[in-house]
Amino acid sequence: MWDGLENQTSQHRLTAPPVYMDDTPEDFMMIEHDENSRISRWLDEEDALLDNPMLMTTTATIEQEDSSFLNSPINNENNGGYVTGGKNSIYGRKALQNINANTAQQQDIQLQKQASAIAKTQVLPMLQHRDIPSGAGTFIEPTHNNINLRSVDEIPMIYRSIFKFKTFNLMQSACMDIALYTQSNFVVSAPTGAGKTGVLELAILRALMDGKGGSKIIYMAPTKSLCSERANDWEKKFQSLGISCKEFTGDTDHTSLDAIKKSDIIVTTPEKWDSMTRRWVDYKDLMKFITLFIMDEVHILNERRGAVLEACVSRMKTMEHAVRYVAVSATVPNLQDIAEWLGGAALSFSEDFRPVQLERVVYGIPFYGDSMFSFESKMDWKLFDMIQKHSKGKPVLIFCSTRKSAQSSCEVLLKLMDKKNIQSLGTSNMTIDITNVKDKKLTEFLQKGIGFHHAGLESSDRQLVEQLFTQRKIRIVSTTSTLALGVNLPAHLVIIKSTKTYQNGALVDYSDIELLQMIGRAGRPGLEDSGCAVILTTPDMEQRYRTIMCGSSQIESCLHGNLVEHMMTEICLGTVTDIETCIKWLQSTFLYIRIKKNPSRYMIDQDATYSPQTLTPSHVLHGICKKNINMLTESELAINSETNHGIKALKATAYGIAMDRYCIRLETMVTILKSENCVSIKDVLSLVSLAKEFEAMRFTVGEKPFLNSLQNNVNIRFPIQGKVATISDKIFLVIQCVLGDISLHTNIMGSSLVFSSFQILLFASRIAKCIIDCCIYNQDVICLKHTLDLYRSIQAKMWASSPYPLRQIDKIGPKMAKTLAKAGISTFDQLRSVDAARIEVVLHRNPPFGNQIKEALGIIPLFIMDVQYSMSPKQPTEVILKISVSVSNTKKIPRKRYGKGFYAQVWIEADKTFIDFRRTSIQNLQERQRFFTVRAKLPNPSTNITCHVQSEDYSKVYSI
Ligand SMILES: Nc1ncnc2c1ncn2[C@@H]1O[C@H](COP(=O)(O)OP(=O)(O)OP(=O)(O)O)[C@@H](O)[C@H]1O
Repeated sequence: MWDGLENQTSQHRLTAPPVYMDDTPEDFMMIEHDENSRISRWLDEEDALLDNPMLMTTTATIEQEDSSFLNSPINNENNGGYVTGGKNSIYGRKALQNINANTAQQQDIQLQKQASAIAKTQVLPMLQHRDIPSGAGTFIEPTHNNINLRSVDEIPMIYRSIFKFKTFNLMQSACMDIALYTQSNFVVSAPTGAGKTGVLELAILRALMDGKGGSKIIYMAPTKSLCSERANDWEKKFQSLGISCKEFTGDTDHTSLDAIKKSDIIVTTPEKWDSMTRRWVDYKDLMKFITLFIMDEVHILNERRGAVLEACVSRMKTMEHAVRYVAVSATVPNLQDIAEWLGGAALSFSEDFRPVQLERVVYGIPFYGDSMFSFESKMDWKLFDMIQKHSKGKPVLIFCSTRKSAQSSCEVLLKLMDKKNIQSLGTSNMTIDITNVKDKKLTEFLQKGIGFHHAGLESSDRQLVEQLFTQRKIRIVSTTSTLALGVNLPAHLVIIKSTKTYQNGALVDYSDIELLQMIGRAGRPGLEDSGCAVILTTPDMEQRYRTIMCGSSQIESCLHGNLVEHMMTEICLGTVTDIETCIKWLQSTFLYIRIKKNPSRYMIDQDATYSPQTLTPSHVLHGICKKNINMLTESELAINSETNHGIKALKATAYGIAMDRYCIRLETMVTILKSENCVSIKDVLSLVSLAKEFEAMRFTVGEKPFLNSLQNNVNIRFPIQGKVATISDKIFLVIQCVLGDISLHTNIMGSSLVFSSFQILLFASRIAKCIIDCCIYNQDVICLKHTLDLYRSIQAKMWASSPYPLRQIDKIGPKMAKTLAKAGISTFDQLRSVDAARIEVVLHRNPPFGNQIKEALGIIPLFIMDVQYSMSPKQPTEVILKISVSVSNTKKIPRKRYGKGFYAQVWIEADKTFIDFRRTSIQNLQERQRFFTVRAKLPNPSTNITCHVQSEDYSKVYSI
């Protein structure tokens, strides 16, 4: 069945004109065909979701590419090389190199004035490099008595404004030589609050002073919030020097991409940078300007997400030009391994360098219940005692796993306060203005000196809680991880109420980094003179958290967990072409450093030939490479093909390219490639639901009964057989709920399934895109058609064949769409043909509502397609199609909405035989008419050819 489109299809029957049409020059080829792969290259890959398979258990980062950024060659010769801030930018000037460090003070003052006026200066002071022992393998463990405090006056005056203090502290002073006077790579570990940012800033100054035309600095931090915090700070600090700093993460507003590509310091996440460097062959021009690469919180190497960091740094290391690598880390025992990986020195600072001493306590509390929620409820009753015991009457932050739990802490605290006759925990002589508080419960709590904070509160309420806590008007704030970053709060005591958290429908332990960030909120320098962190957990986990708290857990690599996927990327990039190059690539990874220390941990399948005594790193490396390459070739994702020189080399197949492009797990690819008979949208949906990407999802309380209750729901098009048992059953039904407008919110589950559904849909759309590429390669037009329908349904969040397509317009909800349909207005064309007043009458709304709807309708593409055809007189089955496509919208269609692009797909079939598929942005079509020519061989001369142009994002927006 060709549901959704078949009934509207008007087919062009080719009763061929006798003339064989000449080829006229193409105006625009909408798509490139990759000769080697036969796969249609999607012209705009802007929205290729390049989130990583290894991130699929985290909420953190679904990143979107923007090819306009990637495609714009930054090294513009006409520009005199890429120099931010124009040709006068202080940063880009070669003149920087030759200036003496002892520039007179007056000259400095003059320079600073000029710099403040956004870099109009020609000359900048320089500091000479010094010969300081800092090579690879150097391990420095400073103690207080061998460090001399260094003054900020040591650096050229123009740069001093970056530092808001006069003297570098002991840790910073100890790092100053290597950071400022050398170009060496290094990694620093120091306790939280020790002032590591200052060390990074010294390294940035070195890069600025050495700056050759257009060099760039990349700062990478593991989370978007850390990136925002850093970018905000550096934007302000460096502005007066004419140095621009911009954030480039999944949250980046696409309108600011131009500014980002011009900025000197780019603040990014591993995932975003990975998506960029996956195509570094294409974007060499940008890459070659990078001179300094900074990694904050590099200890995330230990986590699943660390594999992304490792993969992209190792990839950067394969580039030809020199980049300085600088990293900061929490305390780890094997810092030297990180230094070895980066090819630099390790500087390890003990707890003595903590500016504010921190007491750390872990309580293992016996618990016999069955869920984390009941553990947290039990802990609520322990909070009061913990606060009495550890807070010294000072401010307290309580970290909770859910919003509900954050609120319940306050409720229990209030009960205990009432019982103990305590009026308020706040500062009694300060008044709190609660008149504008939106949340009723919060109002009640604030009056008692306590509050809660989470993303579900109105932002004004959140700000008020932060403000009252900072002013010490309330003493206790119970919060989700929203307050683990960013805001510098004066907490003395931090309590982590439970060590588990809820992510994407799964209950998981806090990662080390999340935990350290929460702990790091206690005793912030300048706000408190001491701190205490308390972790409440179960006895079986007690030791683990003690180890994390005192920084004694070894950092291991996580790359091997997804190595095969990363290897696929390297094969696509051409870095890996055989076992030897694969070994070479692996030797540039942190994984290799750890394999050398701990080979048995990384041997994927223990080879019986080797005992732990005889197992060498080279055996492990060889074993890993062989196994992974075999997996890829056996799955037809890579092949050993002969090069021009007659040498065999590994090459990605079209399937491998699709796997890499959409970051698909190997197991998912194997399932897709093995699937046969995908002949309906239901089949495609089942295939998507089986994806390995969903493996971390779990059933939470109330989900199974809810999903089982849907069996008879008329809006579930494809009920499952029997009871819901597997995660794929859950995915299969949740997607249908979203597309069928079934609420996922219930009293028992709350909104947890609603949140999971966002993630499920993101993964599903990415997997569907991969299936589309595979169908094009296989020329499987039936599966292609149904996958396109499913993909579009997911984008539109409604079935592609829904009778209420108007729901896709802003301001029109499901109810209004039904009301309009009842009044005979159910298609976009019908809505276009009625006037604003009629819309208002039908929907019982007042002006200007009708005009607002008309306005919103303006961005729905209105396609115009023209097809001319000719047939070869000699070969009656050969046809030439000349196709032109444009949109007739007069309103400017935005490039993106809610981070989602607008695209058109053009595809051609002949009696269900695949002929062609292309894709381009709607904006391209709006600029002008685009056309292309297709030559096709038909099964027989009377075959019907159907040309489709359709929106990729909206249902029922097409022309045939
Ligand atoms: N030399 C200094 N003199 C005075 N204050 C300083 C100095 N260096 C840093 N600080 C202040 O100390 C605080 C902590 O610094 P910073 O954020 O760099 O620490 P950190 O080591 O990165 O800690 P975390 O790991 O918790 O982020 C900041 O408020 C910073 O302004």
